[in-house]
Amino acid sequence: MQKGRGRTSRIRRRKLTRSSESRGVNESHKPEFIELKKWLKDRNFEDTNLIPARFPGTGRGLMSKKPVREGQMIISLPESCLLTTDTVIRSSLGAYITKWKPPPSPLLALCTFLVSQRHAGEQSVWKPYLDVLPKSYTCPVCLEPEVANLLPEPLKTKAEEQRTSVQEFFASSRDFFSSLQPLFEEAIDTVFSYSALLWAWCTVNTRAVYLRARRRACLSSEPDTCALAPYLDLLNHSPSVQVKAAFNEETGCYGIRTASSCRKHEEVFICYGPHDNHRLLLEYGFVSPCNPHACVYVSREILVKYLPSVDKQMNKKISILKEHGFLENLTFGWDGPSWRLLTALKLLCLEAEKFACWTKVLLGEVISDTNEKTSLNIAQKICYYLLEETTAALQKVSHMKDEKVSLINQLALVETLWTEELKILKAAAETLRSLQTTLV
Ligand SMILES: C[S@@+](CC[C@H](N)C(=O)[O-])C[C@H]1O[C@@H](n2cnc3c(N)ncnc32)[C@H](O)[C@@H]1O
Repeated sequence: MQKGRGRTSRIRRRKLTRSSESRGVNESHKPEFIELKKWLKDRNFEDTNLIPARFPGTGRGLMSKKPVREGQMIISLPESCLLTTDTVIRSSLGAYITKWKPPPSPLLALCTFLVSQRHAGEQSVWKPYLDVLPKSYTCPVCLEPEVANLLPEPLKTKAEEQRTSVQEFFASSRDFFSSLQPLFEEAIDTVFSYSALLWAWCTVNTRAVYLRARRRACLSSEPDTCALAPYLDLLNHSPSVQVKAAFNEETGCYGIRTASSCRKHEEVFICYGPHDNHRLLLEYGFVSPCNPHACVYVSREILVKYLPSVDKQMNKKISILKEHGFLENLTFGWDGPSWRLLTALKLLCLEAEKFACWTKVLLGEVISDTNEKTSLNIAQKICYYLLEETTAALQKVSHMKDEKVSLINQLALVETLWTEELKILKAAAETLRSLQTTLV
């Protein structure tokens, strides 16, 4: 047999290609990671089998040195390594927080600590952690307005809300920041600038783990559930793994146990939650290709776009949908229109003489063949319309990439989101085509 033509070598070649595509480049030799490891070791962190690496698809993350078994604890971080509101209260900021009325929120306490520690530079005991934190973020609040403007609805609206909320957070915190002036030589406005607070806000929002702290009188009553977990927060997200994360009171460690195995030298993932791509972009600043939870949202305007123009019951139908929460979260997914979208369409297409059956429609009962066919037909028209819109949006992004080279990274992110939406709509259109042939 000729060398390299057999089944074994084919399998070997396939494995090699697969692993070289996803293989990370080890970054554990980088000075910032050596320092971070030392810092963690001083706080009783026991080294894991995970090393920092850069991966082609996901960027910086953690790679396994050895195979990871199902059910294995992948990382366990002693409490002394965690940055919580306790850490903040114990610091020099504590006295100022305790004095300030109304009490600052737990989020403000964490952000203030991050900004002041970053400002302290070499003097900060948290320096090794701060040095590995991203310098900038890609959550919508950080996107240039002209890039954010290219986001699909309703993400664009949420992005605007996020920007307003961070701006208000900054505006409402300025008096508190002023009270900290005695701690700094520089003018407080230069230390606690909008960009410094934005960086801290994104750090907490994209990296914190969920850890409930006891209520403290010196902080406001908003939930105190965020903790920063150095090193552990290098783990990237995959929608297809399952993990259990919890603080163990006995060991005094915050640990992550995985339910998914992983081969040696592969990226180890955790799951941030069953989030669609809009939520991943909004909260974490990235998009997950082939995300099973990804979907394309259908706005109210598009929902009614292809309905018969004369329907005396239309206003009543819309009110029923509104009352029962059927005008929100109407989507197309990889397997076609969602149940909610189809149900809303079935109600909107309901024949005049069948109107009395509207409750049955909302409960998922089949009313008539005509109703089934018409609603599928409209779903298909909406799907084709969205396919055209998505293609146009992609062209717009592509033109802008040529014109605004400085925004290329932000535009690439938006492009990935639209590309995923295009894939979903194509899959949904295919499903609708086959559903219609079965109904004929
Ligand atoms: C908890 S951190 C994970 C470590 C991060 N990659 C780093 O270099 O510090 C979360 C951030 O990682 C990035 N991220 C996580 N999962 C990702 C993925 N599957 N693909 C691309 N970026 C991802 C996003 O920027 C997200 O805000």
